[in-house]
Amino acid sequence: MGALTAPRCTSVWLLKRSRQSRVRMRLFENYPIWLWALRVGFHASPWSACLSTLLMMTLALIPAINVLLVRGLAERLTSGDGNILPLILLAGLVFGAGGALEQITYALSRLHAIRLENFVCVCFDTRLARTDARDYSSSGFMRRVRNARQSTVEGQVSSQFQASINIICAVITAASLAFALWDLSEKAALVSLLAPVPTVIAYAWYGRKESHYWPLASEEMRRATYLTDQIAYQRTGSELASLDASVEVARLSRSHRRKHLGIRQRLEGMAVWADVLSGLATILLFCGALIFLYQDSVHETGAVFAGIIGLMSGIGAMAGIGYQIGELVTSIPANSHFRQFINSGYRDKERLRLKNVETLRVVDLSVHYDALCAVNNISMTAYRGGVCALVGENGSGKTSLIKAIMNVQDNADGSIYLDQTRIRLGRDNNVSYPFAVVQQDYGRYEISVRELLVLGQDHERITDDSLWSALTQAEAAGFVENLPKGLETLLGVQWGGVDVSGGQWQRLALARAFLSDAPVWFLDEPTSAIDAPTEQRIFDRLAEESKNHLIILSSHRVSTLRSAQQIFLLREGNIVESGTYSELLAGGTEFRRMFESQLSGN
Ligand SMILES: Nc1ncnc2c1ncn2[C@@H]1O[C@H](COP(=O)(O)OP(=O)(O)OP(=O)(O)O)[C@@H](O)[C@H]1O
Repeated sequence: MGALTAPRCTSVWLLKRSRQSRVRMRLFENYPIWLWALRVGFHASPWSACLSTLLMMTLALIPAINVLLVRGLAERLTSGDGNILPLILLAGLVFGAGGALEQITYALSRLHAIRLENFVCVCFDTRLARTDARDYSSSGFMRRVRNARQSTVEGQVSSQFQASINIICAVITAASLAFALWDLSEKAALVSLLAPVPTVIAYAWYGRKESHYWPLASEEMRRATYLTDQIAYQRTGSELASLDASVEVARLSRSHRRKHLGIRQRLEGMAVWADVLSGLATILLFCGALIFLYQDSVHETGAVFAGIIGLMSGIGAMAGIGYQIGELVTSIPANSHFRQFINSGYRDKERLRLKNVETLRVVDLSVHYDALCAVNNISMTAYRGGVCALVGENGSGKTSLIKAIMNVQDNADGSIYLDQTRIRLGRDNNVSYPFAVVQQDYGRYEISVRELLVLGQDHERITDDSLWSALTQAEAAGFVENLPKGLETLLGVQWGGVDVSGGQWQRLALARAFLSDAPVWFLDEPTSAIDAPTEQRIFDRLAEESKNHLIILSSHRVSTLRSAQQIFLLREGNIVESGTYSELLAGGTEFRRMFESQLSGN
């Protein structure tokens, strides 16, 4: 079996509308970001995007229509043409319907923004769901995730979509107004066409500043939000409150917010200057257009009025262009990070189908964290039929070794053999095999008991009987029976559910392992929060299960090692002793020295 290399992905499969229907969408990697936002906006909800854009473009033509209507009316009135009723009716319709059309357009745009924001969140979740476990150990990857998330949290894609459409509409307004004024005064038409230019120049300058300062500001904001979350979330919040440390955490959060505020204020100051200068230049241009209009059409009073009305409504229609350019520019950094993340390659894993594994052989396995060698060229073999235990002091490399064997450790090198099947470890190898795991820092997911237990399981195989049997093996059936809604009880008080004790959370994590039919189980200190008598019963069951599954566990408690078939003692990433429990208890061993106090206490 050859190692699989992941090609750089330029597209991503996105979940759309239902689980069954998947749509492939290219998220234009090389396009300007505003064009990309438009593409995503039209893809996310074509009908609301098309309808709201069409209405906005219609509104953008109103200043030019005003010029033509007023001029037509004036001409007919001065020439004494009696048939002006159709023009008056049309003018009434345009002036009267304008307000209502604006309201409808606004409502449709809001609806589209909601749909687009939802779509963006689904894209983000879908890409995250395809992330390899190894990527989570990279700080660079986690930074990319946080940056991309900013875009979803702040609805930046929909802001950019809306701003792009508004700017296009402002250009339509300027162009159509110039067209309508052309007959009256060519100079006035040209000058009105130039009206948006100062704003564009000012915000191009502001955009450069924004993209420089944005990463600094958002990093400060994320750190502040992280700290606020610690006092807002139940588990960390209650710990900090009981430590009387919430004030300190709030102070740290406030200091990051202050730095964020400082950067934002500086940016907003620049935006104000951009607004003032471009606003002054725009006023001068419109005044120039009015003067040219007056000079060129001095003998046509109606034409002058038509031009003035057109220019006034043009100013109104283009007044927000500075703000819109600001919105567009502001959202560029967040959306660039988002697009980069969504388009970044993910590794599709080849999943081996293994029913039984008799031996798991580790050959020359190393794990490095930069300069630190956490696991140093270890070779060992674990067998089915008895638990294989890894012991050692804190930091000796047990967790790193287990994660490397699971092939979820990015910086691992070496091979493992599941019977005869070789898996080459390391970044380029995208092979996974079925295993159950209870991690040292297992997740306390605040979902229902049933949802928690079936995470990562083959749902079709799971029945209520199998759930209760797994709960019984993990000594969790008793307390789950007593929960208000049994298996359907929502865990954690955050969403109005029921909180359970630390040991009970761990029993639920263990029940998930007992539910699994995977041939290999990894249990990293699986009973660290469980009381001694219960722990003993669980280990008796694990010893029984080791006949059907190859079990590798790590532990700090000597009482859990008695039933182990093999024990490997690690120190500084090396196996320094191995043997059975009784062999390692022989005098003079490091194992004996390490567990001396526990042994004398027993
Ligand atoms: N993500 C990481 N980045 C840098 N160093 C790490 C990382 N994870 C672990 N280490 C280091 O690798 C070494 C081995 O850590 P590991 O977690 O494997 O030890 P352990 O034996 O499982 O410890 P414990 O008994 O406390 O769980 C330690 O020195 C640790 O500081």
